[in-house]
Amino acid sequence: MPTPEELIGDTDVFTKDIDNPAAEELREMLDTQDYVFAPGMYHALDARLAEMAGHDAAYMSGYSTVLGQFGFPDLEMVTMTEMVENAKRMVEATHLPVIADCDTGYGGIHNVRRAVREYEKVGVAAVHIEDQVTPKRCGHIAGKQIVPREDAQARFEAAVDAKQCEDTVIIARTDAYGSANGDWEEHLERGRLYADAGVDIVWPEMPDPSREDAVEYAETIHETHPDLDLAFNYSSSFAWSEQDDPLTFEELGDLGYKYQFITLFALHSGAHAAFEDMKNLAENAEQGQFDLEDRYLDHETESHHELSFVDKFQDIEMEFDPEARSRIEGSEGFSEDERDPLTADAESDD
Ligand SMILES: O=CC(=O)O
Repeated sequence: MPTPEELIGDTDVFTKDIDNPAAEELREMLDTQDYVFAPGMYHALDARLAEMAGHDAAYMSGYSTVLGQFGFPDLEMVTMTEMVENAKRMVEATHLPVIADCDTGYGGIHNVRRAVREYEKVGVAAVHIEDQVTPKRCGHIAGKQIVPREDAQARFEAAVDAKQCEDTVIIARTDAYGSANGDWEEHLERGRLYADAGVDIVWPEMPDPSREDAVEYAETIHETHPDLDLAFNYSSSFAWSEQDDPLTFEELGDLGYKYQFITLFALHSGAHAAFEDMKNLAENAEQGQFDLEDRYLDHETESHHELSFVDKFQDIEMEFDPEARSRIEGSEGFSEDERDPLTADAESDD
């Protein structure tokens, strides 16, 4: 009987060469566009809505996921498996490349490597990993701390080496500036170090919406690493609209921030809308539903049946189940003949 060593030989059995078409698409966009933008979100339907609305990509934000799916703060209380499961649902719901939050990689070197591979297996195009200690915290919650440089370097080298597809994009985030044990110089030095470790994009997390910092970081790091792509967190922790002269996406793209995102965009959009509508419903009974309908009837999001592609599922049912057609045609409800939204005349032609 062969020994385990003979069976495995030089190959790492846990690694397979896999294709990552979403990563290929993301790379193509990064190469050809001034910048790639993705709204932050936490669930499958939002990923589909982002695609309908014409976005480049969908960003599975960690904070959005832990708050939206679990009601937690962003303190690394959600496991790698739970994060990957959420990413899988988003990837399956859209054609857009999904960029996913991989926090600190969830432990030591082996955990980081496994996390990269698990995300790749569900079709995620890119992951971002940060240099905070585990458990991490949102970059804008006081008390964050970074691991020593050598540990961070090892984390990123291991992540790059673990990839099962060359195309998978690794984004290294440094939290040095604004942490309990880092500063601006460390922020820059770590960006250089992580670029040298082979990551594709460096994300310098900023403690505030300062234009000066964004400009200075990009200009300084490009002196030593002129072709390095940067990521910019147009963070939901800041009130951009209250700035006198807020940074623009275009300006950031010109500075080399090729991947830009708003962490909790969909969460704030949804939370605001849902709260206002629920309050109206609580105060005004059925009028709350009438008011909501005023907004969504005749809108792209009108029909939950259309958003969930019921007609396609009914087609499949009719292909494989000989009884399905007569059952569907002989009953009430959304059918292939009544593809129009909820407001359409319910009578079918035949
Ligand atoms: O790190 C970013 C986020 O959690 O949204």
